[in-house]
Amino acid sequence: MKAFEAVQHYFNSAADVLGLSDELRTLLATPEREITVQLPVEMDDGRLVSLIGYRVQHNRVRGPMKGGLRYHHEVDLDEVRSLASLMTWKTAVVNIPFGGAKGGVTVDSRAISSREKERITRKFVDEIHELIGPDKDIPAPDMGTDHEVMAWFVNQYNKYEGFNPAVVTGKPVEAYGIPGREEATGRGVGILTIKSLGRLGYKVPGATIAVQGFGNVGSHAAKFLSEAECKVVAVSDLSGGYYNPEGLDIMQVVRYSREHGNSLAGFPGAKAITNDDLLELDVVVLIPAALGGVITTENADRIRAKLIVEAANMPVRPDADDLLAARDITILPDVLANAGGVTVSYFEWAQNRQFYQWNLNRVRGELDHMLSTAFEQVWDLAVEHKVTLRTAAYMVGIQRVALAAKLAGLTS
Ligand SMILES: NC(=O)c1ccc[n+]([C@@H]2O[C@H](COP(=O)([O-])OP(=O)(O)OC[C@H]3O[C@@H](n4cnc5c(N)ncnc54)[C@H](O)[C@@H]3O)[C@@H](O)[C@H]2O)c1
Repeated sequence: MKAFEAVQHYFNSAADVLGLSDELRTLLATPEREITVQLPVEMDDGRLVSLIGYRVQHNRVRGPMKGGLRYHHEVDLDEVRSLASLMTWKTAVVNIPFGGAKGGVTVDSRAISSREKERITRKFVDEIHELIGPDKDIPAPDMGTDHEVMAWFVNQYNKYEGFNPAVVTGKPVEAYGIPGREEATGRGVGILTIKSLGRLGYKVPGATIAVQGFGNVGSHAAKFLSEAECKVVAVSDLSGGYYNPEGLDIMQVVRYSREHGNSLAGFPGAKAITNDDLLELDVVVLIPAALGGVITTENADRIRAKLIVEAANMPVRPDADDLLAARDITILPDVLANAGGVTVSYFEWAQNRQFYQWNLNRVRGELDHMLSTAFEQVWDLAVEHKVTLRTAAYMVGIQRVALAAKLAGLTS
């Protein structure tokens, strides 16, 4: 099943419970606009290479479209389309006034220099600046892009459209960014893991946790949860997994990673395991925070966690989702679990429109409030309709987008 088909599968499961008409399904599922652009870029050695960039604008009925910009060698139109539609449901689940979009350039971000990355970014803006903007479509960082890329993006956009930092979020704090954006997704994962443990009747102190991926999201989630006295027993990154049944000292892991070029390779004080082993550990909570598609029909039977919190986008394949549900393993779905990032992006956009800098306490307080509200709504709906949390989350999102489409006169 390809990526967009997978999102459609979840969309249709929720649409069935809601009894949505075929006409409305087609309206809500179809992207509004798909842009493919050619990016001829000069590399440092003088070669001219022609890259392909995408921006899919899925739905704008609830507000300007919002979604990251990914630089990765596996980026293609289907992946961008799936992630754009996921953003429509995610922004609606947490009830921020945005639609959904996503962008990407097919390039290996680790194989290009910083100057090459800058030229790719500026060329991409050259091609799409008329189609984006603070009231139209607001990109943000994703895999392979960061606050530096966003600063180049704004600078290039301003040359065409005039000064307007609200055109992207995830900017450096010193250049119209917001404090707390970097930690936001991982912090949100932590907040919602604790709430889920409470609803499932587990004690938070001592709850065992395994985290796959120790980048931005995984490291901040692990830090938040260890500060809440959970026992983080395993972490991993591209170099492999590190397991200590007594619990890892997460600040030591963070320091080690920082001092070793963002790699955990050779981390002492823990048993080396594989990324596959980590997924199958006997823990209360499993947090996949690296890649999509890591839990499949191949390994679903061997998953021993009681709760899976989807920090990454689509880490569980749809057919594995059914197997896990049949085994009563609770999944907190990506559209809710990792929505902390886009929520603080919304605060950044609002801050830019007000030209008033928010402080960290305000960001954290409002993030907690918005995620907690969404969590309670989704959990209660799941209980009421006896459906999974994923179906309930899609139901919340779809209902909000459908109502907005109706009020706008787009459907009867
Ligand atoms: N950053 C955000 O705000 C945000 C928001 C929503 C969703 N997400 C999703 O969360 C996931 C992680 O994002 P991030 O921002 O932390 O990325 P990142 O690049 O900062 O970190 C990714 C981590 O995963 C590890 N990794 C990469 N390939 C791996 C593999 N094959 N096996 C195991 N580990 C591997 C890397 O070593 C790194 O530790 C992605 O799926 C992303 O789409 C991120």
